[in-house]
Amino acid sequence: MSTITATNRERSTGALPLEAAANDDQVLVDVRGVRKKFCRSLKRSLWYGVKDIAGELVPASRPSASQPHDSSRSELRKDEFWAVDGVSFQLRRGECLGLIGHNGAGKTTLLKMLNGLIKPDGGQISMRGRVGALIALGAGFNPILSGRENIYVNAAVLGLSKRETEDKLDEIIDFTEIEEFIDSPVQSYSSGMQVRLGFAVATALDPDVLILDEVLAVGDATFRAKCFARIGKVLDRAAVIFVSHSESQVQRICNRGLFMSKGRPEYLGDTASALIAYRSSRTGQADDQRDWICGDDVRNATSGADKTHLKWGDKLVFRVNIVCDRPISVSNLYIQWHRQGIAFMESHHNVGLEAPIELNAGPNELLIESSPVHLAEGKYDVSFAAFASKGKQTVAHTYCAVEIQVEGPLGAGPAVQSPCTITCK
Ligand SMILES: Nc1ncnc2c1ncn2[C@@H]1O[C@H](COP(=O)(O)OP(=O)(O)OP(=O)(O)O)[C@@H](O)[C@H]1O
Repeated sequence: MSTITATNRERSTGALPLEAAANDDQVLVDVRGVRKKFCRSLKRSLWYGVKDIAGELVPASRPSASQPHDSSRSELRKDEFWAVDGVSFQLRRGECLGLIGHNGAGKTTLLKMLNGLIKPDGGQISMRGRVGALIALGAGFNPILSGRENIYVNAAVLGLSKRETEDKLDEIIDFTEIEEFIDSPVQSYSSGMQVRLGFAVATALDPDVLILDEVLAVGDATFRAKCFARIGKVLDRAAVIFVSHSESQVQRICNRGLFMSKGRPEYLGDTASALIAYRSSRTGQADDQRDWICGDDVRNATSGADKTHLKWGDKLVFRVNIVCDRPISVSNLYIQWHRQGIAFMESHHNVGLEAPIELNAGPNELLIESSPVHLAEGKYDVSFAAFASKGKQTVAHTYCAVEIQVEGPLGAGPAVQSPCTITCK
């Protein structure tokens, strides 16, 4: 386990109590009272930097108690502010933490500390095992080296031998789908290509901890769907920390949420509640639409092979968990089928024709069954949405949540569109 320790004493968050001591093997990330300060003035920041380094190198130049100015002090000097202030959490194997917050909340700074790119000014970080990270576009790549060379360099940094890297090389290049450019310098790659390479490398090298910062915002819908499937696989053996401004993405893959505001951890708990806290803070008051989607279990409910593989004429059955903060009547349900990012078939449950679905305050489980699916053979991504107030209010929405393999009698080819109804049990 690697440990990044700040120079000052550990500090509890105050807002959120520390979890139980991390002596269990499954804890891969243990973060305790981590803080990081920055300076708004570049000139001053350089001056503070020189003073701090001098203070560390030459004990005699360390300020005395009457001149308290070492960088790890909890007091802020002129123009300094806490970019991250007292964050604590633990992550176990199989857990995915969604890090949410407004611009400048300190999410990226926290990830950079977790990845060892910058040193905390307070608190302690312990990471167990291999850390795969995709924090900024192009970060970790040498722009003048080719994609292939960068794969070798990254793998070596993560401790893989040349042989191990060669074993994974084809899989990584296949995943990127940019084989024809793999020997071109990375500086000539588009942002989408850089994300493809970065994501493929970070996830293919068997990380124990995977750190992803806002990366899935770049890249097309088909690639995003592929990334989600890959994250699902990584989660079987790793802990994932995922930063995104997309609530549906966070909802889709995270089972825990940390809402940060101005560097402070405002809420740590289940994803749904963290998103509610985030939403409420955005409007400055409780969101009157916050009985929208709160949690979904589509990924888990369809992980069985019988459900992710459909034969021609099979029904799609899946389970959605929606947590509401008050009772609500769902008026419309949609299942949308996508192929290569294009939505082409929708299934409806329309309350105009059928009874509304009454959801209670708290967790609700819907078992949704489509009519028989008549689609050509191929892979499809399925999205789900539930609306109230005749479609005016979104209760639940999850984009490309499940990948379904349809074994059709027609072979690969254009999909056969057929109207489809949903029944809810
Ligand atoms: N190297 C730096 N020097 C000074 N200030 C910095 C530095 N890096 C980040 N900051 C500041 O720290 C604060 C937190 O930045 P950070 O990038 O962590 O926020 P974020 O939550 O990731 O934001 P976003 O959602 O916009 O990506 C911001 O006010 C930012 O301006």
